[in-house]
Amino acid sequence: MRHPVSLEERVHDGSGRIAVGGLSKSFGPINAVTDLSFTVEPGSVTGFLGPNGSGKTTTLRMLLGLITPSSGAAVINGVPFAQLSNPATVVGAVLESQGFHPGRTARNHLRSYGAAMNVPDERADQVLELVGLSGAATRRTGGFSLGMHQRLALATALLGDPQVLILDEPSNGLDPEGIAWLRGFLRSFAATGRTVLISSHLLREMEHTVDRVVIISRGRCVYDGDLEQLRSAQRSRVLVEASDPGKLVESLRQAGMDAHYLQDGRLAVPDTDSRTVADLALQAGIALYGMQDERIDLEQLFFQLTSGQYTGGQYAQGGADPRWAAPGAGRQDQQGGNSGFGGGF
Ligand SMILES: Nc1ncnc2c1ncn2[C@@H]1O[C@H](COP(=O)(O)OP(=O)(O)OP(=O)(O)O)[C@@H](O)[C@H]1O
Repeated sequence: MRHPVSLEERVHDGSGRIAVGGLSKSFGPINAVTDLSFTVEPGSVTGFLGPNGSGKTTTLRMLLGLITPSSGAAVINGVPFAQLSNPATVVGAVLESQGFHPGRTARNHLRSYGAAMNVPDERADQVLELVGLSGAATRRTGGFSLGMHQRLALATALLGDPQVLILDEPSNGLDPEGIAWLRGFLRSFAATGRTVLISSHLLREMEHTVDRVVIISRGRCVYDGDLEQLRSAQRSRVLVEASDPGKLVESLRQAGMDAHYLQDGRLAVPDTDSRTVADLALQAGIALYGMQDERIDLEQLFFQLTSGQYTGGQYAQGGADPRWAAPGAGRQDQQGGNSGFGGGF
């Protein structure tokens, strides 16, 4: 489903909605982002996911007016970032690790940024508390850990009490406790009806934080929808070696199940478990020499969608079973554009 940025969406709507329509950006011969369309709704945490180099930062930079799109548009509250009348109160952003003056304390850093936005000095202490850095208010940032830098960057983004939060790989440098804290923070931020867009190359790290995901691969959207829907696409199958595979296929089909041959002569039976297959084989008088349950999880699905190969099972490695190995799964979908789930099952 495509979401071109229509004229109506360009009206300054105040909703905190992000809309990206037909967005493309080339750097010379490199197509970093191609015809990308998606929306990010208020009240939810949306994960913007893709492998390194897939175009996430380029997209966020276009959204924040830092680079100009080659074509298409990205709007927040219905207008391009540059046209927001008071951008700091609408959007807070953290892009990659930003530098801080090492000799300045956390509080003074925030006060100087706040002054530029006409934010009162007290706001510095409020945001320090929000990100759990109150105890480090008077410490110089030069002695901060990477995780503390991340928290201070987030505090800076929160100075204007923005409606929309855009974070590029915010969990880099955070320890597990920091990641859990960030998760809680972002979920409660979104629960107040505000918008969160958060990029990552790791679905696993994001899966308990986000409600919706936009997955990109080589600059194109390969999935845009609910995480739950993506989860429901997780598949399982049984690999079985039978004395009479042809007869087993027949029995399975009579029971309403599908089966196909692997190159080594085994059968792959999707969406079932080994017990069901064993019972059927027994009824049909077919001896079984081996069985293996396989399950493709969310991470493997993500890998597959982003043009990786499913490597969870040895038989997928060599492309022996095209429905699972599906090296072009992401690519096929890329050609079709943003079409919801397009995995290669
Ligand atoms: N200023 C630039 N000049 C030339 N090429 C660029 C520039 N910025 C990005 N690219 C290229 O565009 C592609 C997308 O890069 P981008 O940084 O947007 O990806 P990403 O998904 O954010 O990756 P990462 O997680 O590694 O930052 C890459 O091939 C990158 O080398």
